Amino acid sequence: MNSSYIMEDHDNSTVRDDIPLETIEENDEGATAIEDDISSVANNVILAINYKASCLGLAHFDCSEGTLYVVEDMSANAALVEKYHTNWSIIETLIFQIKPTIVLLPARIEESIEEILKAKSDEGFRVEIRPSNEFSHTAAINRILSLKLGRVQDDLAMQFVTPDDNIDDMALPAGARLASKSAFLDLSSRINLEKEISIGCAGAVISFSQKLMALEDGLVNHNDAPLRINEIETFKMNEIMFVNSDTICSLQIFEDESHPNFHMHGSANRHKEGLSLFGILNSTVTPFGHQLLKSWFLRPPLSLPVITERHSAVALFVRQDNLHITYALKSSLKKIKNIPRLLTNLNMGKATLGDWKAILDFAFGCLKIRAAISEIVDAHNIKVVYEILNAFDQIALKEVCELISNIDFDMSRIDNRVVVKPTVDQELDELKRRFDGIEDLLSEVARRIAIDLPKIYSDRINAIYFPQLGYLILVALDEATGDPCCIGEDWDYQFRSDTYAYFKSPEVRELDQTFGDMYGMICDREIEIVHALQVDILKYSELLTTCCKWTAELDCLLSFAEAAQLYHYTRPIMTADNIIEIKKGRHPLYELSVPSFVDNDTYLHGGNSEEDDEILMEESDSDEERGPSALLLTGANYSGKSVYLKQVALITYMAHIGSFVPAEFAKIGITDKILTRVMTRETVSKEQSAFMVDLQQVCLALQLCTNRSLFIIDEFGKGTESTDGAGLFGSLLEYLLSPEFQRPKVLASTHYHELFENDTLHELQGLKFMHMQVLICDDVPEIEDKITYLYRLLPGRSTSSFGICCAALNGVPEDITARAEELSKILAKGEDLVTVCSKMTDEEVKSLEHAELVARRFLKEEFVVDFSSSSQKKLTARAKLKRILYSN
Ligand SMILES: Nc1ncnc2c1ncn2[C@@H]1O[C@H](COP(=O)(O)OP(=O)(O)OP(=O)(O)O)[C@@H](O)[C@H]1O
Repeated sequence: MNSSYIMEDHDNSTVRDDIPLETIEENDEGATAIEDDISSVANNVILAINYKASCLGLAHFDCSEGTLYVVEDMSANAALVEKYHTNWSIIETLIFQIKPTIVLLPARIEESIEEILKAKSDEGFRVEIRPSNEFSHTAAINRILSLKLGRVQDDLAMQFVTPDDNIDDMALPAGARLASKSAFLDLSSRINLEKEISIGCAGAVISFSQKLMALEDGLVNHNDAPLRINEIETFKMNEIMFVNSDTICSLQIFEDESHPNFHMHGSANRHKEGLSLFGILNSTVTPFGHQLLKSWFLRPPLSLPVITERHSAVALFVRQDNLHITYALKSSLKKIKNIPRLLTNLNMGKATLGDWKAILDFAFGCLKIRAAISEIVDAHNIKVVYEILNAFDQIALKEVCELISNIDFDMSRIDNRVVVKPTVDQELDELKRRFDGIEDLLSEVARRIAIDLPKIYSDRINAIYFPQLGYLILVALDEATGDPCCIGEDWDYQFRSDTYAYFKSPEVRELDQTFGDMYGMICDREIEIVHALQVDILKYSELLTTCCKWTAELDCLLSFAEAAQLYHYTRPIMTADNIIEIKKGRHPLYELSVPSFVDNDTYLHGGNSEEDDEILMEESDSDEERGPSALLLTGANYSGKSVYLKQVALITYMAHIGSFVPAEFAKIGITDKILTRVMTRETVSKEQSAFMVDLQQVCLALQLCTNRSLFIIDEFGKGTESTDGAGLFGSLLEYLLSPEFQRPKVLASTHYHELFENDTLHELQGLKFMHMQVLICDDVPEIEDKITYLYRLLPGRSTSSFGICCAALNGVPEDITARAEELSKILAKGEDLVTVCSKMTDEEVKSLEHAELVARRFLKEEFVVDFSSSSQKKLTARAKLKRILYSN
């Protein structure tokens, strides 16, 4: 006789499904292999834009990140806004830098803005027109105050609130947390809450994201939806370097320049990033690290302390005596998951077993990171180290680990639900103890029932337990009749399977009453425990979010350190001087793709603005002492001009994002914009010619250029007649170097050698000619062997582009290159190509003379045609013609 309780057999529906289930697998490193799939709301980046009275306001929120960014209104410099307004470059650039998925506009916005944005919506976002009152100040302030801002804890918040801040006078919504109030005051110290249009935009973003959340959660009242905004940050446009899509594209910063997708992260997507700057500098392992690094790339800071801080951290991590710690940190970072998403799941009671494991791994990873960081040598004053040591509260993190360790992950995987470990809860332990003894109890019940039955039935009867159904007698069915082989008195039939019938007997009813649905009780108790655990863990939300933020920053810095080590980069010196000084600079991408890369130096000194002069408090050097503000490169085709221009821009850019640079030495002055006229962008979707696009790029650059900008001009003017092109290029250089203009740093290349023939450009102050060295050998039979590229930048200018050699090198047929040489020589002699080309060759002259002779003979000949005459006569006419044509 067997007695059992059926656990293996039970239908999943009998298990309580209040706790969502997920099986998790351990990967090699013990980290959970849970997909970091971000739910649909988290996939959104919401950007609100408003434009009133020549003033542009913006706020944006990346739903997967938790930080609401308020961009300070662009009204301080009305002229600048006007400039931006003319071509909407600012909005375009912000859209490029922020990568929104939804753009909110108030219903009352200028139609032109709406139209421009709608026309651009193929760039991965949709435009939503919202009621204008969603952009109102009052509504926005209330919305901000109702946020659960986590940056400042309530008790700490008191320190932020000065006695003069009469918070109570503010129309605060009931329940506004003190932390929110202090964050609000903090915000008001940074931007003018009364006036800023951006605040209204922030309100619109909060309201809209709440609606999205409500939709996702199926809530009717969107005010009930939880908000994921836990921090507000402000930034000013003049605090970040201007890099637009042209720059990103020409410098190959992202492989997919137009849409570097913020939401793709993790190693699975890394292979998609081919040879691009991001591709080689990014070795982040955490989702937020990946995202943060992209934002560092898209919004390079201009603050000297922020940049040098990053450089100092990278320098620390590449130190030989810290390398073992750097590796340990990297390995611990692999356990760091998307904590805000996990916490949201927890908050909404949707946490899966995988989520619990991920939070445990996270807390454990943070403890390991803190331990490793504390061993780092010479880490004084390194912000990320300081913040990690301070913010990663070991006791609290251990507490989180201990709390989550109450979950029995092995059993949970087997049982397909969240199971709590023994000794965590007495009541649960008691229930489980009794439940474990059930087998003996059931055997005893079955044995007692069988006593009253004929012996042949005794081993065909059993007692079992079904979760939710309770205790049952099970009787084997007779194979012949299909009926239960016996039924006791007072037994109530319940149901049957193919082989058994199930009954309730008085004995099992008694068990039902005494022990109840034990499995259900165990599950209920475990749900209660897990719920309490959830509440306990959520108390650490702020800690975990802060840890996540710093781990992301650490991830980015370690990524830079890894690249610096791998590619032998050096630390740039950042300076307030407006210079770019590079020794033995290399192009970070080309140096990886050519067998031997030739390094080159650079020295550029942009003009000083009045402000600079005041800051420097000294007489600025004269232009001549200062060095050139513009380098003009000439040289053969294929000699490395473009690579050099981009290399200087990339080194400047890399220094600003906080990376080390490919050079032996680099001193980089803060550069507010990198503007480029390098690549002619695709014009398929625009009704514009390639030349028009080039002109627009130059126009925009001229509008935006300041003395602090770097402007790269690669062969401007080549899209039109060469004389016009040369003229345009020459006058552009003159304009950029004119005393009225503030002297941006300019690097230009050209093939318009004729521009220098009468030394006009030589006279320009601040312009220096450079050329790319090539060796020319005329005594070789093959054109392609004539030229050897040395890729060395030398002062002075080149007089030829050696385009024909380059054509031959690239496989253009000899007939064409030979003729090209002839034509080129004619042109070089200053002869008129049309006249020269109209001269006939000897052969042509001969053939023409012959034709003339034939014509004359023909005219002299008498042809009398008599149709009645014999065929003999016709033959004679034919013979005459033959003679005319063929005799000499
Ligand atoms: N410093 C360098 N060291 C080694 N190889 C280089 C270097 N610079 C350029 N090259 C090689 O030369 C090739 C051509 O360079 P680049 O496109 O810069 O020439 P260019 O002078 O701008 O040509 P064009 O005038 O025809 O546009 C590159 O693709 C690269 O392979």
